[in-house]
Amino acid sequence: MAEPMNPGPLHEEFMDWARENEVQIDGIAAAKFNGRGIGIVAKNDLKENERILFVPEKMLFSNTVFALKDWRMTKSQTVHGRLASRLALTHRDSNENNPCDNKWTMVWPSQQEMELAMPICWPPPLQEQLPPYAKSLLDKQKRKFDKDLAEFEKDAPLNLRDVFKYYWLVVNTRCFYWNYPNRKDGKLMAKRIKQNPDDAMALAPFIDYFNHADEGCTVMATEDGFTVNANRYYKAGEEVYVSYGSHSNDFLLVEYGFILENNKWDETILDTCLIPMLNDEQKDRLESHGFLGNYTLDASQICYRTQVALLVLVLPAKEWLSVIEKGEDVDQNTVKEPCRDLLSRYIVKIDKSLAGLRNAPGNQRRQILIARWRQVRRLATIHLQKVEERESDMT
Ligand SMILES: C[S@@+](CC[C@H](N)C(=O)[O-])C[C@H]1O[C@@H](n2cnc3c(N)ncnc32)[C@H](O)[C@@H]1O
Repeated sequence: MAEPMNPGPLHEEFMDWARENEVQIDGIAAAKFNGRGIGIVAKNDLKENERILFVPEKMLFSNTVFALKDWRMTKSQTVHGRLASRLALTHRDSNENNPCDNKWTMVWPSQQEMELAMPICWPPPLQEQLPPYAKSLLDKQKRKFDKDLAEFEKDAPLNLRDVFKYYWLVVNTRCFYWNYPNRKDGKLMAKRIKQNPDDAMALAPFIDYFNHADEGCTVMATEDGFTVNANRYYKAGEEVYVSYGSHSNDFLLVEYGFILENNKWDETILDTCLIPMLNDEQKDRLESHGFLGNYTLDASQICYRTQVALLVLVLPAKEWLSVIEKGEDVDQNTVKEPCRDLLSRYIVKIDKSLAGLRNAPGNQRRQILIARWRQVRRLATIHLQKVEERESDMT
């Protein structure tokens, strides 16, 4: 494990500022980690459940902090868009209008770092080389961004487009779930009742330094603010992570610009391979029973939906229906051949994508794409081997 590095004076100034504003930082500090930017390190041994951070509600940057009408924002703008708009309109503004003190904004990644890491900023030919599920997540993200940008530009100078995009990504990668938590008197805030779950977000100083792992500390929101407790014992010098959620690497890549080497939540979607193997009648049959699409593969299993779709390829309609209606397990020997066919086709596609990346531009971005495709290949290979072992067991 590489030693964490001192993050530098800007980060120390930010920590002093946070402490002066009642952010309580106990037994942890910011540190620089190779390949992960800034993260959090245990300064001393930490006990399981020990409180390591508290950020008071007054320090959060959320939708409640400013009045819409004062900030040339429309009601139809999402909370994500509003936070990004407000930051873009006060970009590097040192006066009191700036909702996030400069001591805080100065420690965020630069625009250039963001553009390098986030697929939404990559040139279209590289975006086309994302695995299909990541590509579909990116398309969804682009639609959200375009809508927020259009709202922003109704009343903002056009030359702020890039700045808006940068802050939109800052909000995307650094916000935590904030849903106007229950008040002590048991009443829900009126705002929470009206809120769309996608809009439940706030930026919080210092919590936004935590990097993600598939298991990590949880961030608890109460009406007082955010609290982070250690999820396990940490030895002094270890990186302390939080979990951003049970996310696959496709999701992490598109939403946060990185992938994990070991991710127990990782999975891949087989739709682009499996759906073309079906004829129209088989697709209709699957659709009418709610089984068309979203065929996933993780390290331990091929999901039931996939097995049902493979079964449609080999069983007559009546027998297939009987299995589905009884909710029976799919007999693995029955689907062995189509499963092998599916996985082999998938591996051919993956290898083609990997070959296409050999000459792709942009070293860092190309490396992450290659690493991601290799992970997908590993998932497919694990299952192809299992199918083949099943075959040799039978002979
Ligand atoms: C909430 S911020 C964490 C602080 C951030 N590392 C920084 O330098 O300010 C989220 C961003 O950190 C990076 N990140 C988080 N977890 C990571 C990990 N396990 N590996 C690599 N990068 C990670 C990604 O760039 C992500 O968009």
